[in-house]
Amino acid sequence: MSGVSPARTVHVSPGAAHLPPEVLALLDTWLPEQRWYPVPAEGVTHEPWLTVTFGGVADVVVALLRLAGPGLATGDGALVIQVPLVLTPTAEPEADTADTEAAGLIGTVTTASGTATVHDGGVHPAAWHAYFTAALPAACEPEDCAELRDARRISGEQSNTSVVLPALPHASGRGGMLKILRTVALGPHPDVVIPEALTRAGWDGVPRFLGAVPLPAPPGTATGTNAGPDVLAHLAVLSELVHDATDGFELACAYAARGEDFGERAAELGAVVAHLHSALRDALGPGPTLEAAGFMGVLRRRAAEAFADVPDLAPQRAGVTALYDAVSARLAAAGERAGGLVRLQSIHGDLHLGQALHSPDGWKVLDFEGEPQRPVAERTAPDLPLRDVAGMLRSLDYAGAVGSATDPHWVSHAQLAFLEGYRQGSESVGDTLDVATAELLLRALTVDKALYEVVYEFRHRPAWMHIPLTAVERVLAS
Ligand SMILES: Nc1ncnc2c1ncn2[C@@H]1O[C@H](COP(=O)(O)OP(=O)(O)O)[C@@H](O)[C@H]1O
Ligand SMILES: O=P(O)(O)O[C@H]1O[C@H](CO)[C@@H](O[C@H]2O[C@H](CO)[C@@H](O)[C@H](O)[C@H]2O)[C@H](O)[C@H]1O
Repeated sequence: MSGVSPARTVHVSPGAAHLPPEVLALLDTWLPEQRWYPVPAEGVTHEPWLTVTFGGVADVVVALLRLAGPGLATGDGALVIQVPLVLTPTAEPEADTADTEAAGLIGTVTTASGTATVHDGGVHPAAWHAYFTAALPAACEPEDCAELRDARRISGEQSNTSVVLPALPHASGRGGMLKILRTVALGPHPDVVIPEALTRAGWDGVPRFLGAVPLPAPPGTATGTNAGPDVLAHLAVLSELVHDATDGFELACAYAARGEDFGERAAELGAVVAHLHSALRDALGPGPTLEAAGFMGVLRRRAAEAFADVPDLAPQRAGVTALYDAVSARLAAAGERAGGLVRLQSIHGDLHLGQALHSPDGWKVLDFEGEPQRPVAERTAPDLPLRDVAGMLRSLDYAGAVGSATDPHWVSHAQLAFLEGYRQGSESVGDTLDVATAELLLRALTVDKALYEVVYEFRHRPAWMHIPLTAVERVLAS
């Protein structure tokens, strides 16, 4: 794209600037119904924190709202959601119908300055255009924009809002994926920092990073973050579209449903995850040495939270405590023997089959924001690569259950093949754990992940809660 305008500027104002109270009132009822809304809505209120607009774009306004309510952090630690809106002046209020709802109509408001329709920017081309032209220099305006041809939002169980831009040109071809981050955290966003670092290092196991939309600090504030000069956070990320790709979870479920062995695909994926871990270590450097007491403290705290949230977990409490006690003792002994344990490093953090795309160029790994239900500081902290291994083992179990595999060995075979692929693809870095300690830790991390999943299913898909619940029981019994 030569001879085009520079990337669009992003402006930020404090509070609810540009947003009349009538619009905020509409959002109060609409937001809790959205799939990406991050917490149970009961008792939660939405406090305008910042408002974002884009240079030269009159109708797109992005509300950044802090969630306030029982059990939620406040101040700089507050959970912030990003709500892009398209406000269009109109003569007549638009009727709410199934069609208008599908087109993203949130409602119509009448204020002192007139009547306007309020559309969800997540499904609106005017907002998509504003975002991608803030990430990349653009060639055209939304009305005649060739880059927007055939653009569509991905539907489904997403924590964020992703938009396919099949016609977007870039250095190595055509097609982009715009991801509007629904939860905005202060500081550099891992879904920007990690793909950017891996792309810069030339690793091709991630979709190539094309650009990002930063949130500038409001005038007169110090950023206090490392996201770059005057950048408070990230709002969106643009990457290359992986063509002819199949979602890894759908692929594995289809294999399970057909009773077809997934071993070869799982082994390839295991090798890619091993290469991902070396690429992350090379690109971002090694982290500190594992500190066993702190590490196990986090596992125990997460388990306590899961038990508090989901009463059905109560019978597993003693087993989880016993397993974690065994791991603590083992880590203490291993640390004494080896004079220190393994080094932590940057990892994926929420790895499952749905975060891997199978394409003609092999597996591509997506979505580096970590577990959406975890505090940001925890999600981005250096961690054990085994956590990602545990995530994939759990996901293969889900695929067997959702794909109704009739072969009782379908899951264990795929899991063993994944582990073997991972082992073969791993580079020795000198400071590895002994096999028995690594196996015990992997069991603990698998339980930790399954407990997270029980809470996730309890909140979002209660009909699937039995999948991780059974897994907790099974791993503890093994
Ligand atoms: N670069 C890409 N090329 C093709 N498809 C992609 C790309 N990035 C994401 N996807 C698809 O979009 C879905 C959602 O992306 P993801 O980053 O996992 O979002 P979320 O955080 O909302 O789950 C993925 O499961 C995948 O199917
Ligand atoms: O992809 P996200 O970052 O939104 O991750 C969240 O949602 C996932 C489900 O969409 C959830 O994954 C769980 O269900 C998957 C099947 O749908 C399964 O393959 C995973 O193993 C299981 O963890 C993920 O935990 C959650 O963070």
